[in-house]
Amino acid sequence: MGALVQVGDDCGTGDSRHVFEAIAADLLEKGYSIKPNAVPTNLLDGLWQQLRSTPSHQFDPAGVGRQRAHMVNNFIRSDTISWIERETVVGENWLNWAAELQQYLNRRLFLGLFSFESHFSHYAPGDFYKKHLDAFKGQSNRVLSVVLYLNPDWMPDDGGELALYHSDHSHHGERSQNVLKVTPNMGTFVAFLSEEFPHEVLPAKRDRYAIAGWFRVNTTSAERADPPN
Ligand SMILES: O=C(O)CCC(=O)C(=O)O
Ligand SMILES: [Fe+2]
Repeated sequence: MGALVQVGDDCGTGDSRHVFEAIAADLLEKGYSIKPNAVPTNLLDGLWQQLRSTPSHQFDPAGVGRQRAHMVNNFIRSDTISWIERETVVGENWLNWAAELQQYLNRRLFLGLFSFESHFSHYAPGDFYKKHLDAFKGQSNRVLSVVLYLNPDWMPDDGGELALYHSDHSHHGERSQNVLKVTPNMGTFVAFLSEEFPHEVLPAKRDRYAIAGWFRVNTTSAERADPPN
């Protein structure tokens, strides 16, 4: 053996297709997707290295920073963030991977996703992000939220889960609210429709790292033009 040559998979091109399809199928069926190993290992390692080498003074209090977060409601959070740009090879690879996911979801689900933005986030022990929506209907062009966790060796009692609230329709037509708790394990990737799923970051006992990102649709009009990011 040994003759197998992998071509151009630095950022997951090629072998990410089955993962993209699984995410698309989940979104279609449930509106959210949770995948433990969605991102190629070399990309995940690169993101982890970059995160570790980013000094804490390059993390800004969330919602203050560069005003790109564009949160749409009162919310309470205590994390700090650092936006991911194409300036580094890793940033470039991550944004390319997101662009491929965007293209796949657009073809498969006709979502019309137009741009993507994302940042590293750091929740120090005890930090939280209270229950919120990333977008409200008609008020924002954020349509799909994603989170990628970067915490090796997370223990069950470390806390820091993402609580994702979703309503179920019972046989009798009543709606009930269920909560799904996602452990922020290294490499776990979550995607959900921004307007549909209230969610919350529970406090953790140790430092908790993640990437949070949003795909937007284009709402260009005569009065307002969205940059393609
Ligand atoms: O880190 C997480 O689990 C989610 C973060 C979040 O909800 C956000 O940044 O809007
Ligand atoms: Fe959020």
